[in-house]
Amino acid sequence: MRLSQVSFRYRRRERFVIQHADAHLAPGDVIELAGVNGAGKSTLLRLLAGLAAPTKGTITGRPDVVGFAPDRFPADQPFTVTAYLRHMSRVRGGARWEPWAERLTMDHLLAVPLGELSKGSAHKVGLVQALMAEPGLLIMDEPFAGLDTDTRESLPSIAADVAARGGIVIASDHQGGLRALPGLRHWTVVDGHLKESTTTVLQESTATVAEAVTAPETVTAPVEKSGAPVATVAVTLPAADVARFLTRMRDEGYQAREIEETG
Ligand SMILES: Nc1ncnc2c1ncn2[C@@H]1O[C@H](COP(=O)(O)OP(=O)(O)OP(=O)(O)O)[C@@H](O)[C@H]1O
Repeated sequence: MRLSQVSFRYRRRERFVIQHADAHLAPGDVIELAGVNGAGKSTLLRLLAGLAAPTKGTITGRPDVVGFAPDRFPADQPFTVTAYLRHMSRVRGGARWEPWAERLTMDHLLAVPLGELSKGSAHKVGLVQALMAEPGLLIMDEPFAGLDTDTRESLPSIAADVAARGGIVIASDHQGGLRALPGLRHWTVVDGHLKESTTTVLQESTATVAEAVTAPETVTAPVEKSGAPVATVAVTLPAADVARFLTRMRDEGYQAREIEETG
């Protein structure tokens, strides 16, 4: 899936909330999206989901099945949790929601009307409806907000499972809830611009390989943008030097594709 020079504004003559976003998302990617309040995270997620269309630029290669768990799940519908999930299952062609409800420990919520759910419980319902269709693209807006500890702890493994099936997972998150996942990509929206960064750990020379491995890539490598031929080079170096090497390499504008710890 690719974003090419995506810009978005809500109304003509208003400012662009997202500006010139370029990104490539590959099957199996898990992406953490950060940014201050009002930076444009939800807007970017809605663009990725196809719920809003770019004002300029294009989004191509979106997987056929998109699961979207919004930050404010509409809890004012006159259904119980079960009735709602059954309805969504029919909409999704008979998708099985029960295993997800079990995994998110929702038994005690099934008979509760949506309007009576706490924020965290409503969010779980939103997650189940997003997960049930086995999405090729799973988008979660602030999924950790208000969640109970058990569900918080199970969310990274759920994200990892979706990614292991070849799905793309992207979650806006202030709380670093997915940080434990190897290969996690980090996006930030700053002043409407999408940036990919390494973990803060990488800024420190004391970073271990395991820590470095959690942030191996950069979205907008100049070599890709220029359209010039590219080459991939494998480099072997002492594990203790990885973080410093990556920092220097990125400063030069090059892109890390893969990091593997050997021996
Ligand atoms: N429907 C809308 N119409 C007009 N402006 C909007 C709309 N939704 C969001 N905005 C504006 O777009 C900007 C980005 O909002 P967005 O909700 O995408 O940010 P965010 O990073 O998700 O913020 P938060 O963390 O507070 O949810 C904000 O200035 C917001 O006021």
